[in-house]
Amino acid sequence: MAQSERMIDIAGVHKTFVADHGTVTALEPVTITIKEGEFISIVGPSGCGKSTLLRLISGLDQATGGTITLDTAGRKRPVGFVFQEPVLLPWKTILENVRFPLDTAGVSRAEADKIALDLIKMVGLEGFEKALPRQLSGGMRQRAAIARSLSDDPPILLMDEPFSAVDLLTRDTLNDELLRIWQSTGKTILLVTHSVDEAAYLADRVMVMTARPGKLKCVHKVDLARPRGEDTKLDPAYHALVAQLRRDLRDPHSATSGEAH
Ligand SMILES: Nc1ncnc2c1ncn2[C@@H]1O[C@H](COP(=O)(O)OP(=O)(O)OP(=O)(O)O)[C@@H](O)[C@H]1O
Repeated sequence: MAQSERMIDIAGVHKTFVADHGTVTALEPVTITIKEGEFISIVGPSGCGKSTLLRLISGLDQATGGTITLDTAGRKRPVGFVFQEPVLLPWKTILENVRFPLDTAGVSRAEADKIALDLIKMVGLEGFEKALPRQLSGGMRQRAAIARSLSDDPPILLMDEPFSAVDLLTRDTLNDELLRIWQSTGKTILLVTHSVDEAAYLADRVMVMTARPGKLKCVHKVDLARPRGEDTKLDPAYHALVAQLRRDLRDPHSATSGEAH
């Protein structure tokens, strides 16, 4: 089947919150189209509306204006969400946690076990099926959360700073594993991160947001060969992009070579 050119179509989407102290513009109108199978990183200063944008795409929140169209016809759950802190049920084993969305969707026990065991293997947690979340490290819990978010096979995966709570070495490993998972599943991924290195290393395109009220400043296409790996980190083009992203974030008015929006 042909890949959708407009898997996620965001047109003039903005969000204002009404709080006790008045209204807060969390996001000024954002327009962007994301293709099926694309890996998009989103960077921007704290409070610029990155999480808000993910929540709007997921349907957890409603936009104040504009439209978000997902080309996921017929999919019961079009979007999986991975949060900064892995959200796992502490009294359930890793297998039960990963299987949980399938259990609630009424999938048979045998089928759910098969899917969950395959995913546990894919995220490198084989042997920990019967462990409880508290018996795993932070990085391992996040792997389990990723497996769970994939268990009912959503075509879109939204990830909100998924690796910010783990040490740098683990983060590098998880980045490589995420790329492997992305390549083998063909998911469309949007990942919010505070790390410009991570953003450039992972993505096909990087969305740069400006400080409050959040706006999409520019989008950089990442022309680095795949599969990515240690060689990528030695590539001058990678370093040039990381430096450009840093400039973009430091100076909201800096000139940029990315596509303007
Ligand atoms: N439920 C809410 N009610 C009121 N204001 C909110 C709510 N959620 C977010 N905001 C405000 O909207 C703005 C954007 O918040 P958001 O969490 O999307 O930013 P962010 O870029 O993800 O930040 P960070 O990088 O610190 O996680 C902030 O000013 C925040 O205070």
